Amino acid sequence: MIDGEHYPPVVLDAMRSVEGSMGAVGVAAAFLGGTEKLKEGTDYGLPLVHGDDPVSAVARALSEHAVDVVVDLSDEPVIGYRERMRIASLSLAEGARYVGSDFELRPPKLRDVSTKPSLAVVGTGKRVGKTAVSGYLARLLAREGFDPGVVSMGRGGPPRPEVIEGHKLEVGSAYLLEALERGAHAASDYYETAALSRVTTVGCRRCGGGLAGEPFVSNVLEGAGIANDLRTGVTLFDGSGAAMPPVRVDARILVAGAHQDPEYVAGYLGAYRLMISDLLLLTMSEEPMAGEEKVRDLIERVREIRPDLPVVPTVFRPRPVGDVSGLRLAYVSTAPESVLNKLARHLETRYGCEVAAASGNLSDRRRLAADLDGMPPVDAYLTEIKAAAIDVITRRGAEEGRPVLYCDNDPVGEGLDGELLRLARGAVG
Ligand SMILES: Nc1ncnc2c1ncn2[C@@H]1O[C@H](COP(=O)(O)OP(=O)(O)OP(=O)(O)O)[C@@H](O)[C@H]1O
Ligand SMILES: O=C(O)[C@@H](COP(=O)(O)O)OP(=O)(O)O
Repeated sequence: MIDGEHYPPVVLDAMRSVEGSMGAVGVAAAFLGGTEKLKEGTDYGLPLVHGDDPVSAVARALSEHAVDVVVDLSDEPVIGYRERMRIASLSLAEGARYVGSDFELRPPKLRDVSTKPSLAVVGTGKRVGKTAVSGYLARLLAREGFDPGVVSMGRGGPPRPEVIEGHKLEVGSAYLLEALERGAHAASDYYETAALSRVTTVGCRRCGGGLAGEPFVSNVLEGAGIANDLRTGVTLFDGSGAAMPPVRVDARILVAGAHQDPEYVAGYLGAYRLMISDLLLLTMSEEPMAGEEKVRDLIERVREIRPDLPVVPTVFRPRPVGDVSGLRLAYVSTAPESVLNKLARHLETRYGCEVAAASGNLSDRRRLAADLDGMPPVDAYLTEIKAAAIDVITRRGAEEGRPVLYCDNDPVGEGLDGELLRLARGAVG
């Protein structure tokens, strides 16, 4: 990446010096713009690639040349922070490193370990709905005869990958309390998916996540190997936070919250995630999380990066697993305070229960304790399987002799099933 803001002999010297120090051979120079010190007709010794703007110049260079590393010899005012993050996204998406004087970004290593058709559900942040979508996808594919297994990874996952045969076992409160007694984080995603979707899950752990989503440490590759040996037809990999399972897959579903800062979805290395995905689900696409205008604006931002990417706006609705009709319930969740009332009313009208109390503080044990202390007497607890669902809610239910029922979040969106099945069929095909 060079520009006309630098005097040509300075650029030429720098190109030689970088080639020498990196042991690299230049294949092309993307000319990003800048006129101040430009001398028309300068021979930079490499094919020059131009674009309408700095980002498109790099995009064109990457599409016209096989490149291992993009070296940034430009600077402001030709490119700024935003352009650099877009260029980083482009480089990484093409499998190239992006190197500047004081930084280096590497594409995440996505290992080719799955011997089965595979899909991944990845996200742009925590609690944007990856697990809800993975569970929904698993149930959809099970119904359609794909015979899926799920490999989950989480920041509370097991030291060695663990298999739960959700279709054979009753993963209910007794099972989860037993896991808790063994020292497990019994609300981890693989317990959640096995219990709510009744599919075979492989639980894995990860710690840390890079800008482009590579976990610092994880046992997902081992988990993927275990999934290869299961009697399943398709493997679904579920991400964690904005971190991606470090595996190559046939298709990738990106889950982003419509309520998120658009910069986190389409800017920074959100752009990279958009570039390597095959479908974008915009969850929480309703008031008060995100109104029509916000959703529209976000889709426009996404289109600037990936005009061809199918986008499905969705909303979540709670779905109890088991019969709650006629029960007076305490509903416990991680949903924001602003939507709790709406979710409670949905449970009442759709499932015939009474939600006598609701708390959205499942991931804050101190606040949760205060909420629980202030609740009126109920017949049963209805909780998501997340955060303190087992160590606090399920344990409390057992001590009080009150049943604890579990609740999933179903994504609802026009054309959702069709898009998911299209990807699954493509993967199998
Ligand atoms: N209608 C709604 N509006 C806003 N938030 C909702 C709504 N329904 C459910 N939620 C919340 O959305 C979140 C979805 O979480 P989900 O687990 O699926 O996401 P995730 O990205 O996989 O995170 P994690 O793995 O930590 O659970 C939950 O916090 C849930 O309570
Ligand atoms: O914190 C995480 O890593 C997972 C859940 O972790 P576990 O509870 O499954 O261990 O949540 P996510 O980031 O996917 O929203």
